Amino acid sequence: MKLKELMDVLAAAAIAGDGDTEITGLSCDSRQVKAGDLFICLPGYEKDGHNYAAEALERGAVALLVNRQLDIPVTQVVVKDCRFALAALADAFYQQPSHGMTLIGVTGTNGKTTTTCLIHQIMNDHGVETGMIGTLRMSFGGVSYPVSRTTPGALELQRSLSEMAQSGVQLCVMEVSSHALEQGRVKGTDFRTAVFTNLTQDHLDYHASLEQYRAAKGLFFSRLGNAFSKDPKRRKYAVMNVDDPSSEVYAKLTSAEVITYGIDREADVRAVNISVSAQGTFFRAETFRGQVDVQLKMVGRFNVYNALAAIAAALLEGVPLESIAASLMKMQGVEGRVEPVTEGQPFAVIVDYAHTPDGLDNVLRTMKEIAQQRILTVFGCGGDRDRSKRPVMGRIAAQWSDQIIITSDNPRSENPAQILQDIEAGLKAEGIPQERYELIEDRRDAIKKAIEMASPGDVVLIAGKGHETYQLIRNQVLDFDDRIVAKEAIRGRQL
Ligand SMILES: CC(=O)N[C@H]1[C@@H](OP(=O)(O)OP(=O)(O)OC[C@H]2O[C@@H](n3ccc(=O)[nH]c3=O)[C@H](O)[C@@H]2O)O[C@H](CO)[C@@H](O)[C@@H]1O[C@H](C)C(=O)N[C@@H](C)C(=O)N[C@H](CCC(=O)O)C(=O)O
Ligand SMILES: Nc1ncnc2c1ncn2[C@@H]1O[C@H](COP(=O)(O)OP(=O)(O)OP(=O)(O)O)[C@@H](O)[C@H]1O
Ligand SMILES: N[C@H](CCC[C@H](N)C(=O)O)C(=O)O
Ligand SMILES: [Mg+2]
Repeated sequence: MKLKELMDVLAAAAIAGDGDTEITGLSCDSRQVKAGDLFICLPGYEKDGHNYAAEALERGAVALLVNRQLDIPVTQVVVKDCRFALAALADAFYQQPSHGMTLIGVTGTNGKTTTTCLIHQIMNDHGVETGMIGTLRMSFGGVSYPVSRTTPGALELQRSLSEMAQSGVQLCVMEVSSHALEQGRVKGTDFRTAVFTNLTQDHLDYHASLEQYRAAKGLFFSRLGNAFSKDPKRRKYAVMNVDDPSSEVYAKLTSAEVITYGIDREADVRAVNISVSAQGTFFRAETFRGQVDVQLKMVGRFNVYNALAAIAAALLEGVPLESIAASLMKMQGVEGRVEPVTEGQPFAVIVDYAHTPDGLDNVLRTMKEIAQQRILTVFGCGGDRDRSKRPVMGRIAAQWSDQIIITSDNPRSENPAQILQDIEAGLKAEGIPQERYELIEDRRDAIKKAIEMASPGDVVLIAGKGHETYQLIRNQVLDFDDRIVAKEAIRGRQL
């Protein structure tokens, strides 16, 4: 494609040089440039892509997209906003893949992965060729691909959607993080349905305040587009958790039709008669398409919310309520989310991905419902992430647990001992006595200790890392899987 044809989508872009330059690819990372690429220079949070222009040209880039003209003899396109240009060009280069399929996005602090997996299962069972993008993986056509982030960058996203479209995917369900919204990773992507799970504290390292975090997620709903179309395929839906106060704010921002779900308040899709046990969770769903009883294998009242969101999104795709219920009932659960570790021991060991105050509160309330005896909690907090959530999570752990072992999550570049102390501050502030908690920096030792302490009927909750198979300590990526470590500890104890 000629550069000037590609630039058709940007009204105010100025080409300095040869507009007939042939562009065969796009890249915004000099380390991945291929011959014939247009290199898009992004001013980032850590680096400035303009500083890598020369390297990109050495690797074969034939033109640059910049926000200030560089003193390099090569064709350059000057724009005001390189991130906007990236999203628009990626969409155009890959021929608007989101327009040719149905796209459902899920945003919120907690429950995105779970809800996404539920929708994926329901749609596939219904015979719709469905792709998925999220924290766990990207998958389509029966193949899974590893991912490095919850929501890919604009370029990777449009490329992936284009591959999906070519392989016959009809619907894609994906997680949309607040970082992605803020950075325009999904800008211009044509979503049919935007699902909101909940908004509670997280990522206050990245967003300046909870208000700004709320606003970032609001972008998903304000950008959703117009609900009013004679063509049912072009209508837009915002599926909102009516029990979360942010829904009211988002409902005002969107021109999509709002479909509500919830437990405590009147809703289009509402759960009644909820009962939670160690074996699963029962509820009756009352919906705008009738009622149905659902027995989930997944444990926890919060999973009722995830299931309701999935029911609403699937009903909007025309899936019959009975089929939705059948799919939900056969779901074994999502890896690393309230996942039991069983090695024949007389106490429960649960691995869960709770890494926010609200996530931890929810999973611990669930543990309270299923524990016959004590709750022993092992958890930590990630480094280079929201520091203000650490003491709050300490307090929440103490509220519900009999015994706590504070340990490392992914310390990243931070001093692990300091993170443990930040969590401990929350316990000290509550006057929690020393006998109820200890600090064990090494996560393996911490898990081992909790399992050695457990008695019949107890629950050991290992929170924060869920499905992760690594631990990030300083600049090292170490093999680490809570489920494997827990199994080893149980076997060690039985010997
Ligand atoms: C804060 C943040 O989200 N940063 C992301 C962002 O970085 P950035 O745009 O600031 O990039 P940068 O590193 O400053 O570099 C600027 C530009 O120079 C380029 N560059 C850089 C170095 C080089 O040698 N050559 C080169 O061309 C880069 O490719 C980039 O285009 O774009 C990069 C690539 O496009 C991402 O890798 C990076 O994610 C970082 C690693 C990250 O940790 N992000 C997390 C916080 C994140 O996004 N998390 C959410 C989930 C949150 C949730 O739980 O809800 C997610 O969606 O995964
Ligand atoms: N609807 C919910 N409300 C509150 N907590 C939840 C909910 N669903 C899941 N959780 C808790 O949050 C944890 C993470 O769930 P999940 O992976 O589905 O969320 P996520 O939003 O995808 O997280 P991430 O932002 O890391 O991608 C779970 O392990 C559970 O402890
Ligand atoms: N998507 C979340 C995941 C956190 C998982 C936790 N194990 C950690 O490393 O902090 C984040 O990047 O903040
Ligand atoms: Mg996720």
